[in-house]
Amino acid sequence: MTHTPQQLHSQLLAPHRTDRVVEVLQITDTHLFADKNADFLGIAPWHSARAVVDAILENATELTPLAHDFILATGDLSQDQTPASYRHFSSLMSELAPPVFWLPGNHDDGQLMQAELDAAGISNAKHLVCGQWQMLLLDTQIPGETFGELSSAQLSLLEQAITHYPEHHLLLAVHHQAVPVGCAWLDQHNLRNSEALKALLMQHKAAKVVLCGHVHQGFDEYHQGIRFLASPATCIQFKPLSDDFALDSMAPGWRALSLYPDGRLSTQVWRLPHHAFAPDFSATGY
Ligand SMILES: Nc1ncnc2c1ncn2[C@@H]1O[C@@H]2COP(=O)(O)O[C@H]2[C@H]1O
Ligand SMILES: [Fe+2]
Repeated sequence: MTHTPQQLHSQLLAPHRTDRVVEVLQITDTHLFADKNADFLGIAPWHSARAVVDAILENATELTPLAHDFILATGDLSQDQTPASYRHFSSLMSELAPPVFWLPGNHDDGQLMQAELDAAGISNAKHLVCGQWQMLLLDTQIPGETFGELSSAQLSLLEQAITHYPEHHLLLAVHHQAVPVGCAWLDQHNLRNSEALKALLMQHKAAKVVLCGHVHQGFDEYHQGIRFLASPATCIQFKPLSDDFALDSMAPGWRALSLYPDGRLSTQVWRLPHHAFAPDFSATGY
C-alpha cells in the first residue's frame, strides 16, 4: 500500500514496554564513493567508515552485546551519487545487527538512495515508536542546494506525529542543523525554515530532541526547551567555531544515545583513536 507523502506511517519497534531505555546509534556523513580507495580531502571515506563499524563491533564485545535498538543514518551517505557507494553503505551496515533507518543529505541522490537501500532490504520507515519514545526522520534536502528546508509535506508529518502520539517523547532526525553551530561558513548551509520547525515542536508537551548530521562535529545545546544535537562524520571533521572552512584533527566518529522513559537522555560521541585518518589540512573545501 503506497502512502501519500503527507500520510504518517508508523512502525512499532520492540520493546513495546514503555519502561525500557531505548538505545540508539547515529552514523552520519559517510560520504562514500564507488571507489573504496577514493581520496576525500586526504582520507578514504570507505576505510574510515569501515574503521567506525569495526570500533562499534569491538565496543559491543567489550562493553555489552550490541544492545542497540536501531541505527539512524542521517544523510550524506554518498559523495559521488553512485549505486556502488550506496551498496558499500548497505554492506557496512549489514555487519551491525540493529535495523537501520535513514534520511537523505544534500549530497545524496534521493531517488537512487531510495532504490539502492530498498534493494538492500534496508527499511524505508520514517516514523518509529519504541518504548515511551517516537522517532521521526524528516527530509530536508533541496535538490541542487547545499542548504536545507522542510517542505509543507514534511512539516505535516511532524504535525501528525505529535498529534497522534502526544505522550511519546520525540527524537526528530534531520540532516541540516536547525540552530547555528558557530561556524559562519557552515551556518549559511543550515535548515532555512527552522523557525517553522521550532514553532511546531513547541506544541509538543513531551520531551523533544533534534538530532542532525551535516556539520561534521559534536554539538549539544538547549534552545527553548529543545535539545539540539549534532554528531561527527565517519570521515572528515570540521573545526568547531571556525569562520572560514577548516578541517579538524579530531578523528572520525559516531554518536550513541540512551533514551529514558521519563524523557531524559544520555548521549556520548565516540571517536576512533586520535590521529586515525588525519585529513589534508591544506584543503580549502569541496
Ligand atoms: N570552502 C567552503 N566554503 C563554503 N562551503 C563549503 C566549502 N567547502 C565545502 N563547502 C560546502 O559546505 C558543505 C557542508 O557539508 P556538506 O558535506 O554538506 O558539503 C559541504 C560543501 O557543499
Ligand atoms: Fe551535508
